[in-house]
Amino acid sequence: MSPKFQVALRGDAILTNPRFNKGTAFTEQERRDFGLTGRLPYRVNSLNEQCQRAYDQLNTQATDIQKNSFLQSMKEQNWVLYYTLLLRHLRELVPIIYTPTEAEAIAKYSHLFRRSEGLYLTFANRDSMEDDFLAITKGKDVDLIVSSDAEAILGIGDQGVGGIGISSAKSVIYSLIGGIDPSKSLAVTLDVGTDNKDLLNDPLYVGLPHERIRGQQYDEFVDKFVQLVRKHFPHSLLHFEDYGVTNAERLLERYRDNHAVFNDDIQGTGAVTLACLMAAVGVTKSKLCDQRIIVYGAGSAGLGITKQLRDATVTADNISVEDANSKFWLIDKHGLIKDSLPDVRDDLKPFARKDSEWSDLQSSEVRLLDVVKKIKPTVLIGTSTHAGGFTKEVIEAMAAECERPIIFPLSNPSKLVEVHPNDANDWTKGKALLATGSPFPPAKMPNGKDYVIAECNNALIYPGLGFGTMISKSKRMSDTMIIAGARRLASLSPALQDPDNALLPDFGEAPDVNFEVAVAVAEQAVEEGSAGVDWKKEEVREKAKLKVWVPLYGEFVYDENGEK
Ligand SMILES: NC(=O)c1ccc[n+]([C@@H]2O[C@H](COP(=O)([O-])OP(=O)(O)OC[C@H]3O[C@@H](n4cnc5c(N)ncnc54)[C@H](O)[C@@H]3O)[C@@H](O)[C@H]2O)c1
Ligand SMILES: O=C(O)C[C@H](O)C(=O)O
Ligand SMILES: [Mn+2]
Repeated sequence: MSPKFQVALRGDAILTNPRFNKGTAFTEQERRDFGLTGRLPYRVNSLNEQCQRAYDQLNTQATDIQKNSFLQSMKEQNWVLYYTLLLRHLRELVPIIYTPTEAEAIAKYSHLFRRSEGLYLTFANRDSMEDDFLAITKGKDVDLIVSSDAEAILGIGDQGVGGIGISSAKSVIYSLIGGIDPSKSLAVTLDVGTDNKDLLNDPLYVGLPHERIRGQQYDEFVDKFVQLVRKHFPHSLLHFEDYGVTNAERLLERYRDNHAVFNDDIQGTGAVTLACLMAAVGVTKSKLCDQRIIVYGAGSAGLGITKQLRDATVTADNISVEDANSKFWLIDKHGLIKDSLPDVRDDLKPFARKDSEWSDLQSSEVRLLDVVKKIKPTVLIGTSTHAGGFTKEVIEAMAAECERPIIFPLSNPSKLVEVHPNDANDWTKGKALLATGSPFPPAKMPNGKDYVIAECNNALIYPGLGFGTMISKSKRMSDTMIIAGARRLASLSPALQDPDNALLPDFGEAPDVNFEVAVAVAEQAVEEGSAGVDWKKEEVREKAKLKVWVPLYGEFVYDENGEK
């Protein structure tokens, strides 16, 4: 049975509203009631027919970026059709609307621009921030706000106002995969200028043409935004995406005790990587505390992963934090993070290695290959944006000392991957347990079988973490809620059935997988007392089912007091 809605929009107003527009699927009765008879061609189409037509049209687009633009305009026209089409072709179309193609769309934002979307909060207009915020949100029931200041978009750096594209794409994924009603989410860009010279020199650049605002002025601007969110939508989830490394962790720590805030690059990436590693150590029949882990690229994602793996090791294997810290070797642009390295960020210091361990080396900078040779890692994770950083020499050196090397080159988009999974597979003679951040085709094992490359992208978990937090009306997303989500994801790993299978479920199953994650998160929230709902743990699954948004045409009745 389709849901019934009282709607207060007529004529062009309903046809141009993507939430209510059904295009040729408006019934004869609705056409009469909403003043559409002369505004639509005669035949009434089913959603199936509309999907078929839209898919045919999509396939006339020659390139992925053209497909991305086509789908963007479809989203502006008709949400039910847009989301249904995406769901029916999930594996094929997620890479078009998300990583990797969205990276290109963001980089070309000012040139591809057709229509505004979401909320642009610009530093130059800071005095009218509350009015600008309310102009878009007033009267709306906003449960989710996805924000980006675009300083570190995927691996492509500062993209200024184009950052609205990542906030939008992440919001779409929340609805597509996480079951969140798109009318209850808001994509926001905080345009504080850009240090990207190409954008500043581009006469068509549509963002604030000013270098990035930093320091106290930046903090005040972000704080003004966060306080508006807290004031007007105290129960919402506030998602931070692709903030720069000097701000991401700081902002998360500043706000996470007072509001349900979530940093995807730190926490989402940490959680999905933890799940993937749990699956891998299941295959190698070892424990988390048995691993020697190199994290290459000690930025937001690298440190988020390190802390998540460290915390899980402490809990799962009952060892001290110091012991768990000693399992990690972090490498950044100037080599291994060690005590004598100048300007090491405070948050990296607990993981800095002792200089005395490396005194036998000539150079003061300790490179990846040196570390691999000396420590004989079992796990190699890439979050560096350094394409090809895991060279043949590095991978072979690792494989020489490790029966099943666990190698996760996670940098996005695809072209920035630290090692192509085919190469990692070949250079380890099919022994490596692999996962990447963007989708890749399967590699060939020496026995001729396909080895499916797990997509270790935070999108496999963040929609569930968010949905679980939202439906349980939790005032914060605790570390224990995140670990519960990661454990549930790990328990769904196909490699548990057969070690030659992928480490994580296929992205095509992402909606079901994220539902399971959400249930685990909400159960944990109920159990630990973080939840704002009065549910019993056993009821969570049934309650959660009722909250999932699915793209369906409702039955509309005109009512001047109805929704608009
Ligand atoms: N798979 C996922 O779900 C996922 C999630 C988040 C981020 N990522 C990817 O991880 C990468 C990093 O993202 P981030 O948000 O942490 O960015 P970031 O800018 O915070 O971190 C990148 C770090 O890598 C370091 N680096 C750069 N070149 C290096 C080199 N040659 N050797 C070693 N270190 C080097 C930088 O100094 C920086 O500290 C991006 O490509 C991003 O797309 C993937
Ligand atoms: O956006 C993605 O694809 C994952 C991640 O958040 C990233 O920044 O790369
Ligand atoms: Mn990101």
